[in-house]
Amino acid sequence: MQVLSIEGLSFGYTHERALYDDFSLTLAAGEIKAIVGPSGAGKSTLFELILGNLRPRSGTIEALPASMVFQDPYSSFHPTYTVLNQIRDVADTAGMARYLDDMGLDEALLHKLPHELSGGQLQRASILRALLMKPKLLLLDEPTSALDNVIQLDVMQLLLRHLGEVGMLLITHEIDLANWCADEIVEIS
Ligand SMILES: Nc1ncnc2c1ncn2[C@@H]1O[C@H](COP(=O)(O)OP(=O)(O)OP(=O)(O)O)[C@@H](O)[C@H]1O
Repeated sequence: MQVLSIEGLSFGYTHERALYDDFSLTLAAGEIKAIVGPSGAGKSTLFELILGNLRPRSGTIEALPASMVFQDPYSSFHPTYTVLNQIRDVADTAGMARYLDDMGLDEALLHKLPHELSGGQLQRASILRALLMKPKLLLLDEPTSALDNVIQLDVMQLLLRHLGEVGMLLITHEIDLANWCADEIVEIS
């Protein structure tokens, strides 16, 4: 099942500088593709285009429902509401129990405020939130770069266990990580 199809995409914030010129990409459920490229190349912009927050200058983007995991888990949660409340805001938590063990998360943790969790715990909660939204496409914007090395691997393995259900695009600066997990590496220059 194809979850994303981008054909002939052109886009730039200004007319002088095109970030994308006739760019195409497809992604199927069960696939993970890494998006790599220098700072400022347009990697995050691609996600904004896929989410429909920006409109292509030309070309088409067809995406099944997507959810996103950001680099810094503390900035992806509001500091003064419990983690669980913020998951409930956007997702049905009825099926949550079956994920918790796999994520190494105790439900009691979710009743806490974001800053009471470690970076790794909170990033796992943000993955939980993203998965409970039942996406077909998961957009990962450097999901492990704010975490220390040991936890990075944990979080990546956790994500990969859910690959069967969705297709994933992973923005990363770490070429080793891309080589390790991706079916294909897409270079944005
Ligand atoms: N809203 C905006 N308006 C104008 N220009 C923008 C806007 N957002 C980003 N840009 C510019 O577009 C270019 C691409 O930005 P983008 O954030 O997509 O790059 P990136 O590849 O994700 O970079 P990084 O690896 O540093 O996160 C940059 O030159 C940036 O300054």
